[in-house]
Amino acid sequence: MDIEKVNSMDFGEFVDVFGNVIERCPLIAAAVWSQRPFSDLEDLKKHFFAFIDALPQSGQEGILRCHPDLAGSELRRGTLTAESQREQSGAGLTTLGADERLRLEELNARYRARFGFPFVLAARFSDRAAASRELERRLLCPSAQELRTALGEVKKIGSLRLADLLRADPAKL
Ligand SMILES: NC(=O)N[C@H]1NC(=O)NC1=O
Repeated sequence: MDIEKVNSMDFGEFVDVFGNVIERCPLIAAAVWSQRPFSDLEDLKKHFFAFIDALPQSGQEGILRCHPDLAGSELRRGTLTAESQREQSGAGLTTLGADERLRLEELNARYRARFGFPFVLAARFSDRAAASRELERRLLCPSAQELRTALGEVKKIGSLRLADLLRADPAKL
């Protein structure tokens, strides 16, 4: 898909296509549509991220809370979004042994209790062992720093999803 195609989309089509660039936050795609035309993919990505950056902290935490846990109950129930399912599956999180799953569940619960939002990590840049290690490391970080780190991961996930949609090299996004 090229940028002319993106710019020609009506509101409904744009939200259908880009509504899950930020997990379960179609409102962001709805707001970005108003900023068209976009000069290129980089410009499109900047609008998604600028929306996130402009939110008050409550809105930024709300975005994080729209993310399902890694290897959590939604994965077991089969209610993940298609994108999240692919990402978690690619990182090996859909085939954890019982011990690994329980360990991750316990760490996820501790993280949520400490920060008030779920642990978010771009699973496609990780694997099951690295995800647990990173969770343990980030559990010890100060809250303000952790919010920034988590939003950075949301942006990495969004960049990869945009790259998929536009079949672009993620390094250029
Ligand atoms: N909690 C969390 O990080 N969830 C996600 N990460 C990712 O790559 N896809 C997700 O759904």
